[in-house]
Formats: sequence, structure tokens, C-alpha cells
Amino acid sequence: MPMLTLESVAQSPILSDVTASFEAGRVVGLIGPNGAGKSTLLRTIAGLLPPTGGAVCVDGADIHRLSPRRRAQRVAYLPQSLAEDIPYTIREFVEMGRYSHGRLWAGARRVADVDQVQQALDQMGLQALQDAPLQRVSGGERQRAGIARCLAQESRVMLLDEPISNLDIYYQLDIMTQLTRLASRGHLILIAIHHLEFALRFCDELLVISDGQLYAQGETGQVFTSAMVRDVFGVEATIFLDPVQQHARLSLSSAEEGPLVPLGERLVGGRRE
Ligand SMILES: Nc1ncnc2c1ncn2[C@@H]1O[C@H](COP(=O)(O)OP(=O)(O)OP(=O)(O)O)[C@@H](O)[C@H]1O
Repeated sequence: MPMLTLESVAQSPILSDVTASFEAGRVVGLIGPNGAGKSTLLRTIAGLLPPTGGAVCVDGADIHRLSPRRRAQRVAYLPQSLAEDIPYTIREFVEMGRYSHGRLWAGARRVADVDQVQQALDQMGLQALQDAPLQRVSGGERQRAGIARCLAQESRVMLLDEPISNLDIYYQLDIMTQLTRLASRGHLILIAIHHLEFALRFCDELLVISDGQLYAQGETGQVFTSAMVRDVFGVEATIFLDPVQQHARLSLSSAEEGPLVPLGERLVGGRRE
């Protein structure tokens, strides 16, 4: 059985008829232009917005029929931005990820909770900042705290809305690599991502949303084509192999510039340079 199934999910008037299913162990990139409906879809899958049509099932259960605690046991969700005024330290905020596991708030901290919180803080490089108030850390540090809270939650499905958007390149790479590792341990990771080159490199599958409609879903190698990037983003893309790292890379140019011409083939006054 797929871990996550979207059955004709609609969120009128923003999204219509999104049908897709995903197995455990995958990193799925949710891509599409600004305003396409990616965050709306993630919030619907997370159970925060009841769909106006269709259903979202996780491990066979309709997510919108579960209690918040049961939902949180199945699905962790990182919003696109965290509220500015959360009055907790980073550690306290990450501990909230353990809410669905039971007695933490009654004061009886279990060893498993403490270990899991510590591990999540370590994974996000937040040990030194764990006692800092969330209101006083940088945007990237807040974002890492949000991811740490999702890790501490240990849900099998993780929904992350642009998890690397505020991060420096070290953490962009680090987090994408860690997400790949988490997936290999049986989680399903669904991330909204604007960094198309990272989507191409790190995502096993893509779900492409355009104008509130499902444009394509499938293996990244099949879905990510120059034609898709042109249709969906209005941008010319050439996919090439990185000569050092041997992974797929992208050259992008605006539709006005037209498709890229390799340097050796550039034409000058109608003649090859
Ligand atoms: N609460 C809301 N009420 C009405 N319209 C909304 C609401 N939230 C989002 N929208 C609209 O729904 C559309 C999709 O928004 P959404 O945030 O899902 O897009 P997105 O693909 O995540 O965009 P981005 O890449 O800019 O984050 C947009 O046109 C947006 O203006």
C-alpha cells in the first residue's frame, strides 16, 4: 500500500483534482511557479486545511478524520515561515515535536524523548544555540529549528515547505543529504522546493503543480525535462552532467534569451565563433 495517497484532492478555487500516490523511502520534490498551489497542497496533506473535494490518506487512514495527536504521529509539517513571536528557546520549541509521543508535557520526560530531541538538535547543528530564544536567532537558524522539530517528531511522512530557502550553501547541501538519508530509513519526504538544480539532484520523484493543476508526477529523470521547465516556468533549461561530481546540472536562460548555445558554437555575425 502507498504511504501517502491523494485522491482527487481539491482546494477550491486554488487547487483541483490532484491525484497521486507515494511509497515510503522516497524524497519527492513539489515544484511549480509562485502561486501555483504548493503550500496549499502541503497544508491540505498536513490536515490543516480540509479539502473541498477528495481525500488524503496516510497509511490507509483519512488524515482529516484523525485527531491532531494521531495526525502528528503520522505526519510532520514545516510551514514556509515560522511565526516571529514564538516565546520559547530553540530546545523548548524542538521538544514540542514530541507532543504526539505522550507524556512530555505532563513533566515525565522519557529517555527516548530527551534522546530524540538531542539528536534532532545535533543533526541541525543547533547544540550551541539550544538555549537561545527563538525570537533572537537568524532566519536560517529558525528554519533549522523548524526542521529539528519535525525530526524530533519522528513521523513517517515529513512535509517540508521550502526547507532550504533561507539557508547558506553548507546547510542547503547538508539538509538535502540528511533528507535523502532519512528517506532511506523508511520515511517519505515531500518538499516544496524552488531550487530546481537541487530538485533534479536530490529528489527521487517530482510532483509538478502549475496553476493549481497537477502537471506531472513521476521519477525525476522522466519528469524533469527542458519542455517541462519551459511549459511550467517559462524558462529555457539545458540539463548537463557536472564534469566533477557527475550529477545532473542545469543551465537556465530566460525565454527572451532563447535556448543556450554551447560556447564553442556561439554565432558571431551569422558565423560560428
Ligand atoms: N488563505 C488564502 N486565501 C485565499 N487565497 C489564498 C490563500 N492562501 C493562498 N492563496 C492563494 O492561492 C494561490 C496558491 O498559493 P500557495 O501559497 O499555495 O502557492 P505556492 O505555490 O506555495 O507559492 P510560492 O511558491 O509563492 O510559495 C495563490 O494565488 C495565493 O494568492
